[in-house]
Amino acid sequence: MSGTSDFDLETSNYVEWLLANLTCVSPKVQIADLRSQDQGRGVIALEDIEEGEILFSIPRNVILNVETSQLASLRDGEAKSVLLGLPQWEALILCLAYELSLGTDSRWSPYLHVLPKTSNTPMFWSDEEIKALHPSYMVNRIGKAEAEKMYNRLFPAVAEQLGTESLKNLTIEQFHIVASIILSYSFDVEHPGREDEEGEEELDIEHFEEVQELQEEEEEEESQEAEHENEHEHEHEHEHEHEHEHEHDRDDVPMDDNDGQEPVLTVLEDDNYKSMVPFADTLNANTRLCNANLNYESLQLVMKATKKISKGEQVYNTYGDHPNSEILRRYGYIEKDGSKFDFGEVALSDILRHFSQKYPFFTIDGLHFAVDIISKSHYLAENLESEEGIISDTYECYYDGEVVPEFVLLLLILTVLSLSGQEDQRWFKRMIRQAKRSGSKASEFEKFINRVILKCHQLTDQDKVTEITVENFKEVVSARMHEYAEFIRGGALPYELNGYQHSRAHLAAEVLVSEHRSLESCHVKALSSLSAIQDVKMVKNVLKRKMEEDSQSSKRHKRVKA
Ligand SMILES: C[S@@+](CC[C@H](N)C(=O)[O-])C[C@H]1O[C@@H](n2cnc3c(N)ncnc32)[C@H](O)[C@@H]1O
Repeated sequence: MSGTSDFDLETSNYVEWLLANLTCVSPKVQIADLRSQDQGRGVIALEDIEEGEILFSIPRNVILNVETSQLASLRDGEAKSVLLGLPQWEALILCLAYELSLGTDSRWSPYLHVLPKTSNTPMFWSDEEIKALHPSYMVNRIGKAEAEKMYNRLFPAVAEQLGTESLKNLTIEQFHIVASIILSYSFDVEHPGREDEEGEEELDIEHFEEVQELQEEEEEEESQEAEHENEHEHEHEHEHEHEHEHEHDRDDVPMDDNDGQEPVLTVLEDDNYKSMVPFADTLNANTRLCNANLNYESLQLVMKATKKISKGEQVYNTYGDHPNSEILRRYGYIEKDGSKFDFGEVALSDILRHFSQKYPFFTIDGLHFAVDIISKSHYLAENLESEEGIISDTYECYYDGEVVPEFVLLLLILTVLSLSGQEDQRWFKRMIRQAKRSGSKASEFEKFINRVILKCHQLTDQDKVTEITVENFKEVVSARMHEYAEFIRGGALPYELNGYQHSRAHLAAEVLVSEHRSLESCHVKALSSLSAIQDVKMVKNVLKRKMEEDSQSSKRHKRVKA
């Protein structure tokens, strides 16, 4: 039998199975062979479809997850408690691997047959092929080592606890395929009727007092300033919420390099079931052409058109607000004209390198010290929307010219610290030396940094930064852009090379072009949505205390001399 007829036969068996198991399938949609466009199967409209029309409905008992998998019923149902105690990923990997091992005995057999048997995601690339992704930071998120750790955790020990012989011999290669299917096909389906049990977050008294002290100190100072400096702006009166429309949610990233920092929820603790949803997962996706989405009802999941779909058009879902790098990492393809959500990244190490080179008195050691203090800032923990603070490994710069607010605030803080240090380098270096010696005791450096954090946060809260922060931003982003190869910077990919267009090198190059042009767009816009005040004003403000103390001690010094 030829490959083509296998493909067609699998499709028709799958369609038959769908018609027998789904509650409704609109006669206006059909599964199509889109391999000529490198899209596998997809769904197309046979007739015009109106916005809001139902395309198909999937009863909850047809989706595959811990609730419905035959694996859960092993050992008289004991296996289910083992599965419920596992993280979502691990539980669904085991359920899907088990159903696949059952072959035609699985109730999902015709569906399982149309799932991919190979993957083009970087998880399956050779080291040489991965090199083509340099200098993208996505290479740190491929997660091969984490997947291998997961495999060793599950097999054979957990498989034995579940009471299944067939899973005990699952090879690492088979495991990678099952995991990649889940990465690119699964949905997080909320439990119908699970209560939201989250209580109010308790306020940490010790931290609360520290933050209050800082704010009181600030208020006192501001009232004094109001008396003396009428022109001074009252920065913290503005309660403007800093919003960013590109909330990049990485919570559901599987096998991510979590380093055990965040607790991973078990299926029982989570509000969702990670699930395989037949037919919903036959829809391809496009960040710009999305015209359908899945609605979660108590008894069924309903796919509806979100806009008019004309006869012959493809029905596209959305897989999330992902840039090309993440689309490649999870799904093994790229959007040729760039994803709507493309971004390039600047690493914390890029930022620190820039500051240590431009302001040599602010040594890498000192910068790491500062970063550590910023990451532990109670003020930021209490006042930022994100609980994660502003220190992260990388910062996103989006194609529309926006950057994550954490990046802006960090640059502003480091700029103000550097310029303050420039005013009195001996004092600055002494503070760093003392901080190193003081261990866990609050040092002068720590106090000063906390003051700078507060002032800088008040400024960014009003959508303001300083002029030199903008300059530093442009320099950091420009240095990052220069890490990309010249042909990527030019944006012209060598399409004329035979076979290049479909090669992994081509996918990698498309990701790099997406990242580079996002960085470029941010570089050109250069934080233009923010207004920039003069640095001297900000530095004077943060150094006010120090200057007062300096002048008092010099008066004392003069008196002693006299
Ligand atoms: C949820 S499945 C969609 C159905 C899939 N095409 C199939 O044949 O089973 C996700 C996979 O479809 C492919 N895909 C989805 N959208 C695509 C697109 N816009 N371009 C190319 N491939 C796409 C990728 O291989 C991805 O991993």
